[in-house]
Amino acid sequence: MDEDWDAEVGLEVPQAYVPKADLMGSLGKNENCDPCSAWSGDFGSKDRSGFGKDRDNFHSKDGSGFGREREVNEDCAFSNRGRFGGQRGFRGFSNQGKPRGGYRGGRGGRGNGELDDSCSREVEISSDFTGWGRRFGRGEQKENEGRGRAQGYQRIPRGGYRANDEEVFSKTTGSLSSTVEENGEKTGPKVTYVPPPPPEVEDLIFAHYETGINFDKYDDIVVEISGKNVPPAIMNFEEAEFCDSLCKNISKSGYLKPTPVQKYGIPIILAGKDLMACAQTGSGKTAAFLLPLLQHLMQDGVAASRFSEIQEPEIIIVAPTRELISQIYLEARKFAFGTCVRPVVVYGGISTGYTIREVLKGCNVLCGTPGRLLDIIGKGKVGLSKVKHLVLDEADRMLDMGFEQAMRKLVSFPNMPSKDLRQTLMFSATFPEDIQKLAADFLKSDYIFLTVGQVGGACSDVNQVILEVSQFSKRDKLVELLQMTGTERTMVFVETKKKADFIATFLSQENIPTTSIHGDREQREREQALGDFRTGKCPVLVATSLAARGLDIEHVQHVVNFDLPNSIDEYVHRIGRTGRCGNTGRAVSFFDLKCDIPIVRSLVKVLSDARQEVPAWLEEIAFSAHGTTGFNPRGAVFAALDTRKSSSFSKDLGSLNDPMNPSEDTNEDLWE
Ligand SMILES: Nc1ncnc2c1ncn2[C@@H]1O[C@H](COP(=O)(O)OP(=O)(O)OP(=O)(O)O)[C@@H](O)[C@H]1O
Repeated sequence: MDEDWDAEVGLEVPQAYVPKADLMGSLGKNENCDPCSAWSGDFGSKDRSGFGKDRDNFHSKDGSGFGREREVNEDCAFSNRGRFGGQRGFRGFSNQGKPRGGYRGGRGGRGNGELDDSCSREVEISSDFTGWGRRFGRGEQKENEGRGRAQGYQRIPRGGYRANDEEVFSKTTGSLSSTVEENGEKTGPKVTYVPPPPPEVEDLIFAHYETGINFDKYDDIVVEISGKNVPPAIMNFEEAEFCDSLCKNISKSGYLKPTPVQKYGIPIILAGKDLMACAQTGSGKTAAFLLPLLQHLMQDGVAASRFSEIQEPEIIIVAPTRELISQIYLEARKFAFGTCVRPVVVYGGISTGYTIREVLKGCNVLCGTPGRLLDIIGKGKVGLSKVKHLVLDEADRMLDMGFEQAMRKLVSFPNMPSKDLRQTLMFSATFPEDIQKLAADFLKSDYIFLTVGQVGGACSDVNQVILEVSQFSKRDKLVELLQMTGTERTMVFVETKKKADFIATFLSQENIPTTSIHGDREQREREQALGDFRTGKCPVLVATSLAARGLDIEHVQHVVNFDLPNSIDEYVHRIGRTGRCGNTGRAVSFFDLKCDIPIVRSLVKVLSDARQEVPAWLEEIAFSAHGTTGFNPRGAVFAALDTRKSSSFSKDLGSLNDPMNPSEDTNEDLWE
C-alpha cells in the first residue's frame, strides 16, 4: 500500500498517528539517536520473527513481525516465513558484504494510524521533500550536520508523534496552504526550520558525476517530434549560441555534448515554442529546460531586484516534491552562476518567514512545490504579471489527481499570463495519454511534442531483475541482497511510511547502516537522511514513492522494489534512480503473487521494450492472468503517439525525419 498521500499533500489530516509501539523507545533511550551510527539498540536475539526486544509489541498473531495491533492482511503481511523463488538469470549483486549498522529515527506522527499491508494500494500524490543538492561533499555535509543536525521526534500533547508541519490541502477551500495558517487560523505548530544554506564554494556548486560508458549510445535512441515549424536540433552546445556565462557554466558542469532531449529541446525552447517532452530517466531533462530559459533571461537583460516589496519572477518551475524542486533550484543556481539572475526555491516544511526573506532578496526564477508556491503568491509576496515561462517537471505527476487542482489554481491567478501569452514547458519520462490530453489545457494548441525513446519506457542502462518473493520472505531476501551490495548505494522502495521505518529499523538490526525518507519525517530528518545517503554514511536508503521521481544522486547502483508499485510509471521512475547519464545500474523487484498481478502485464512490456530478460514464470503469469488477447509483450518498441494525432490535428502535424540520423526511415523504422 502506498503512502497516505492525502495526509501528505495536505487533505485534512486525520488524528495524529499514535504509534502503538514507541519506536524510539525500542531504539534505545536516546531520542536523538545518531543516524547510522554503530547500532547500540538492544534488539535481543537475531531471531527475525520480530524487530527486537520489544518483539511483543511487534508480533502479530501470525508471527509476521508486526505489532498485534496493526491491521494485518494475513496474505500480505510480511515476515521471515515462507520461501522466495530463485530467479533464472539473477546474477546477484557484487559481493562486497561488510558489516554495517545503525538507523536513526522512527516516523512522524501523521498518517492514518494503522499499518495496513493489504494488497490494496493508495497512490501518494506528493509531499514536499527536500534535501539540499546532491553535491554536498563530505566536508560540506559534515558542516551542515553540525548546523541542521537531526533532532529526535517531538512528542506532542496527546501522545504520539507528529512530523512538523507539512503542507495541508484544505478539503474545504481546495487550496494548499501551510498548516500554520490555514484560512487565517492557526492549525498546527509553527514551522521554524531553516535549511542549511546551499553551497557557496564553486567546486561544490559545479560538483558533478561523470557520464557513463553508455552516454554516447543516447544518440541511437529513436526521436520523434510532432508539431509545426520545429527548429532543427543542435549537434553541440555551441550551436545554441548561449551567452558566455552560460557557456562557462555548462563547461564547468562537465557537459561536453548535449543529450538527445537537449539537442531537440533547447532550440524549440529558444524559439519560444510550447513543449511537451518525454525522455528516459537520467537523460538530462533538467538542463534541457533550464539552459534555454536562462538564455532568454540573459537576452532580456533581467536582473533580480532586492528592493521590490513584491518580487515578479520571469520563470516559475514546479515539481511534485521538495527533494526534486530543491535539486532543480541547485541546477538553476549552478547555470546562473556569475550572472545577475537569481533563482529562489520555496517549499513546505521550512519557516515561511525564511522563505519570504529569500524571495524578497530578489527572484527571477521561482522554483516551488505547489503548496508553498500558492501560499506565497496568495500572501502577495510574489507577482505573476511578468511570468514569461512556466515549467512543469514530472508533468504527468503534476497533472494527476493530486496536483491538477493546484496547477489550475496557479494558472488561474488574476495576473498570471494566459497560456497564449506565456511559454509553457512540460517534462517527464512518463506521460500517460489521458494526462497528455489534460496537459493541452495548459499548452498552446501548436505545442511541440517531443519523445526520445518510448514514452514510459525504462532506461535501458538499468538491468532489471524480477524475483518471485512472498511477503513472508521479503526481509530475508532483502538482507541477502544488501549483504552483497556492501557499501554500494542502494535505494529500497516500500509502499508505506510506517513500513519504511520498520524496514530501516530491521536492517539496522542486521548491522546494515540504513536511513529512511518519507512524507512523515521532519524536514531536517529528511535532509539528514538524504545527506547520509549521499555521503555514503548510510549506503541504504529506504524510501516510499515520494523519492521515486527525479532524485539525481551519484553512485546509486541499485534499486530494490521491496514492494512493487501499483503503477508501471512509478516503477519506471523508481528504477530510474540508477543507471543515469549513461551509467549502468541494477534494479531488483520482489514480485508477490498475491499482490502484484495487476501490474504484471505492464511489467513484462517494460522489460521487453528495454530488452531485458523476461522470466518465463512472469510471462506465464502475464498470459494466464489476462489472457493473450491484445497482449504482445515482445511487440515492437513503440514511440509514443502524439494524442493530437488521434484528433483533427493529425492533418496539420507531420513527423520529421530525425535530422540527427537522416538515413532513419521516419515510418517503419520508428516502430522497430
Ligand atoms: N549533456 C550532459 N552531459 C553530461 N551530463 C549531463 C548532461 N545533461 C545532464 N547531465 C547530468 O545527468 C544527470 C541526470 O540529469 P537529470 O537529472 O536532468 O535527468 P532527468 O532526465 O531529469 O532524469 P529524471 O527523469 O529521473 O528526472 C545529472 O547529474 C546531470 O547533471
